[in-house]
Amino acid sequence: MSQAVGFGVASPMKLSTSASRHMSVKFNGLSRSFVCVSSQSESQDIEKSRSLSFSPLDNKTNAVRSSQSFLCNPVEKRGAVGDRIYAAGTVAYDTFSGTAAESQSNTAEEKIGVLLLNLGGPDTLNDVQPFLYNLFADPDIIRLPRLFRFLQRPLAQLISTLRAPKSKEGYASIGGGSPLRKITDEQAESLKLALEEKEVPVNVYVGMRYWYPFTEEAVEQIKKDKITKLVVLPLYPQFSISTTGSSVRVLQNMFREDPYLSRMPVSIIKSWYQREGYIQSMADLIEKELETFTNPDEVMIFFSAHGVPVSYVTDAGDPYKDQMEECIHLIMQELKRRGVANDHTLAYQVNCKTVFSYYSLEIHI
Ligand SMILES: C=CC1=C(C)c2cc3[nH]c(cc4nc(cc5[nH]c(cc1n2)c(C)c5CCC(=O)O)C(CCC(=O)O)=C4C)c(C)c3C=C
Ligand SMILES: [Fe+2]
Repeated sequence: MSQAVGFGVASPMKLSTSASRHMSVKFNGLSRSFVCVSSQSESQDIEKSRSLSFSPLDNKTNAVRSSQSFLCNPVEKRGAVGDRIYAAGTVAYDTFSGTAAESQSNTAEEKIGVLLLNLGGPDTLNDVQPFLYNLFADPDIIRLPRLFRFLQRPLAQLISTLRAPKSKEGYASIGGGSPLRKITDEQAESLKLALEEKEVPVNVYVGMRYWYPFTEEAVEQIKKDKITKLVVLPLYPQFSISTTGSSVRVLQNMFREDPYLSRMPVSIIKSWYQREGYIQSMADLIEKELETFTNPDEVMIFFSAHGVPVSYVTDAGDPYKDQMEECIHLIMQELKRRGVANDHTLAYQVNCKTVFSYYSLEIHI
């Protein structure tokens, strides 16, 4: 059976992990129940002439080691569920300058840092327009042809001003600001404790791309703390140019220019949507949510993903769409293994539809 069901969940309250909720939708006069699962991912710099990209030096671990050119191979190999990306002590490090042999990793006192990357969000309604300005001023979000690059900031000013009222409405409806900072801080604390329990003491930092605490602030703190090795963990399960790609470009620029940072061994975890723990926890969430329905078997599972411009995928090879669909396949496979055989569907949310052509609805019923 194949149907097109049209509703998007364009709430700004997307969490790095994911969230689920119920809804009932009338379709063709029939009322259907849904479990709505929001996943989050990202995109990457589309501009082919630019040198941002990743070289998956270690496909098995899926950790990206930085290289001088920082080239990204968008079509990465993916491990099966259950593959270990890395275990404590086996992280593959390199430096942004490519001089790992001389790096400070040989110092007697090793200090490991973990840098969590996220998008950031406005803390108050007054922050909405400047937050949107930062977002639209990012060439990984709005990509202008080289000749029109000088228009990036004026355009960001214009779009952020036009978009702010609608955006404010959304943030007002979830309490007057983004919950992302609080959630990310809690994740940082939990990660620190979990690693301490495994006798891997680390400092955990949070670096946001478009709002406080900015990635630049986190990097300054990393320097002050004299960290000797760094693991970069983007809190986006799937890789995209506009999310992990953009944040890593910021890091690349900072690290390249700084004598201390350019020699620091760094390991970047490019994506983790296929990790066993993630798939299991998504399946746990869905199972738990299904149990709250009177007739769980009749419920459709609705996956809602962020949209990315079509050109990111078709021209720049953004792996986001493929990774998202593989991720959902793995979650459904896990649910089936547990005896849950519900129908499911996937839709991509559309942000600022007038600016880009986005992947929109994709229905698999
Ligand atoms: C216009 C271009 C945008 C692209 C491309 C885009 C990709 C993208 N975004 C996320 C995750 C999040 N985006 C969030 C907010 C947000 N994103 C855009 C625009 C694009 N996103 C806007 C204009 C906004 C602001 C809210 C709004 O006005 O709709 C958030 C929420 C942050 C928060 O406040 O908590 C997240 C999360 C992904 C994963 C992605 C590409 C895959
Ligand atoms: Fe977004």
